Parts: sequence; structure tokens; C-alpha cells
Amino acid sequence: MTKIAVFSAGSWGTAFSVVLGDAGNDVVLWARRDEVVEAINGKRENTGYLPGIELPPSVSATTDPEQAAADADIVVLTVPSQSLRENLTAWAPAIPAKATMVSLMKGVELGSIKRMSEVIAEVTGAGPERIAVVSGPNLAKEIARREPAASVVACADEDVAKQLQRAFHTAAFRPYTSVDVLGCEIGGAYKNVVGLAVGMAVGLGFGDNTTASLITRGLAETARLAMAQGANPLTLMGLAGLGDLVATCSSPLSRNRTFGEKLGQGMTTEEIYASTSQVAEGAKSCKSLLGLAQRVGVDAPIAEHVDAVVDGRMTALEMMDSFISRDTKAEMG
Ligand SMILES: NC(=O)C1=CN([C@@H]2O[C@H](COP(=O)(O)OP(=O)(O)OC[C@H]3O[C@@H](n4cnc5c(N)ncnc54)[C@H](OP(=O)(O)O)[C@@H]3O)[C@@H](O)[C@H]2O)C=CC1
Ligand SMILES: O=C(CO)COP(=O)(O)O
Repeated sequence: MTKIAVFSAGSWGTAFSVVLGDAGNDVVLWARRDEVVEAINGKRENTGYLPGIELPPSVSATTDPEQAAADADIVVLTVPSQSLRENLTAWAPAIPAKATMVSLMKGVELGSIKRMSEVIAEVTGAGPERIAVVSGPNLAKEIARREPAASVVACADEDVAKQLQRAFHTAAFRPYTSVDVLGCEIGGAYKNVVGLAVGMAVGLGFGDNTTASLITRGLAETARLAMAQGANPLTLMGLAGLGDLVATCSSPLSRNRTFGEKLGQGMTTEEIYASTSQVAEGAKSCKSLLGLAQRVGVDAPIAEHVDAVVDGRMTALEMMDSFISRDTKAEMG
């Protein structure tokens, strides 16, 4: 039995542990709060994040990182992106040298403008053959309900990607392999920003032409940024690009789209943060993605406009007007 540690027991970590349990693995979830561990071990349910979902018998929980990671073959990392460095620095001594680390996170670190796989490499010193990413159209609640879905597992070492694919495959969850870690990570982080823009359009009451235009231009923008850094263009046409963009931008379950909708309805970022504890990774990663775009010399108009609304420099309506009426550039449609 493959031993897998999942750090931590939020929405996606818990939903992914359902996949891992169903796939026949021995899973230990790390949670930072006792009540989460008690609910998982006692009621077989993460009542706070995924009420009504019974966890497979091979999933247990602990607050002790050493107990979670003991003898793990695979360590899955899924905390809000901006907290990865601090959390992983604390967990790293407990992670076995043999373990492959798998990021489920969709964000880019503020300040360093590093992708999650880069933060993992920096904090743990692991080589690319020990670092992988899972990214795709995977809304946690739907995955936990075992609704059919696919995803991408990417690792620079193709054999490792194939091993992980086998460890994560269930009757409801189909992972495809890739060696394009960068493309998957940029796709996963950028779709959150586009999800914010689409949410704003929905909140403003605009219809499908507006949202389809934003989704399509968002994909072009994502691909441009990823390809300028060496990603495979096909990655952005696949599950970790277009697939995730469609799921996020279409679903009321998406926290990023919901956050954007509230901005579109006139709430400020501060008011939204005060009203919910749910993460909208795009609101934080927007600046990092803009930093990356600047570094590699590509335009990122959707990210620029979303950032202006998140920061309160523009209203959502001004953003839409400005995005559509800006100087025409020689961009291919
Ligand atoms: N939810 C989804 O559908 C999907 C999410 N993702 C990605 O997975 C990552 C995690 O998201 P998700 O699981 O949804 O987030 P949640 O908010 O649901 O869970 C976050 C988890 O991280 C823990 N945590 C540890 N340190 C911190 C910290 N410093 N600040 C806040 N939380 C902390 C939380 O603990 P506590 O409960 O004690 O606060 C909780 O267990 C994100 O990058 C997201 O983009 C990717 C695909 C799907
Ligand atoms: O990444 C996701 C779906 O693939 C989840 O999106 P949100 O973080 O916007 O909820």
C-alpha cells in the first residue's frame, strides 16, 4: 500500500484524500486544529469543509506533522499559496528523503514571484524528480462527491508522473501525465485571475458574450505568459489550461468567481475579506503574475485590470470599459 501524507485538511486536501483512499492508498491528513482531526477520526467526516462526505476507511488525521509524514512515499501539499513557505519550513524536517512532494496549489508567491514547485525546491532542496503538480478542472465538492473528472499530474521526470498517475487513478478521477510543470502551474494560477474577471462580469449583470470573451482572451493571456517562460502550448489547451478555466469561470462553486461577483456587485476587497474566510487565490496571485509578465516582457491586460479592481483603483464597471476600449494592439483573436 502506498503511504501518502496530505498537508492539509482544507477543502481540496480533504477531497483529494477521498480520491487517494478510493485509489487504495493509506492516507494520513495533517490538520492544524484538533477539532478537524477529531471530526475526521471520530465521525469520518470533515464537518467544517466537506459536510456530508464520508471519508474512506483508509483515511485518518493528526495534528502532528511527524506522525503524518512518517514513512510517506508521497507528500501532498495543499495550503493557501501564500502560506506554503512558512508551513513547509516547519514540516520539511519530517518529510522523508524518499518522498515525492505533490503540489495541489494554484498560486504564485508574492514578493519572490515563485511558483509553488519552486518554493518547494527552495525550502526542501529537493530536485525536480521529487516535485510534482496536480492541476485541472477539480472543484473540491464535485471531486468529493465522486463526480467524474480528469486532471493532470506533471513532473519533470516522466516515470514519476506515471507512478503518481497510478496512485491517483480511481473510477471517478482520471489523471493524465505531463512533464510540463511550469505550464500546469501557470494555467492553474492564471485561471483564478480570469475567474475573478468573469465573476465581475456576472456581478455586473453581463451575459455570455462578455464571459466568453474574457475566458477566451484569458486563455490567450495565460498561454502567452506560460510560453514566454518555456511551457508547451498544448498544456494550456488541455485540462490544466482550458479545462480549469472553463470549470472555474462557469461554476458558482468557484471561490474566485464568487469573489469577483461580489466585486462586480460593488463590494470592496476589504468588505469581502471581512465577510468570508474562503480563499480566492487569484486576488493574491494577481500581482505575482503581473510581475512574471513584466519579467518576460508580455502583456497581461486582464491581470492588470483585475489587480486594479482588487486594489480599489477601479470599479468593476470601469475595468470592463477600460479593458474593451483600450488601445487596439495587433493581437490575434
Ligand atoms: N477547493 C478547491 O476546489 C481547489 C483548491 N485548489 C487549491 O488548493 C489550495 C488550497 O485550497 P483549499 O483547500 O480550497 O483551501 P481551504 O481554505 O479550503 O483550506 C486551507 C487549508 O490550509 C490550512 N492552512 C494551513 N496554514 C494556513 C494559513 N497560514 N492560512 C490559511 N490556511 C492555512 C487550513 O487550516 P484551517 O482549517 O485550520 O484554517 C486548511 O486546512 C489553493 O492553492 C487552491 O487554489 C486546487 C484545486 C481545487
Ligand atoms: O481550482 C479550482 C477548480 O479547479 C477551485 O477554484 P476556486 O479556488 O476558485 O474555488
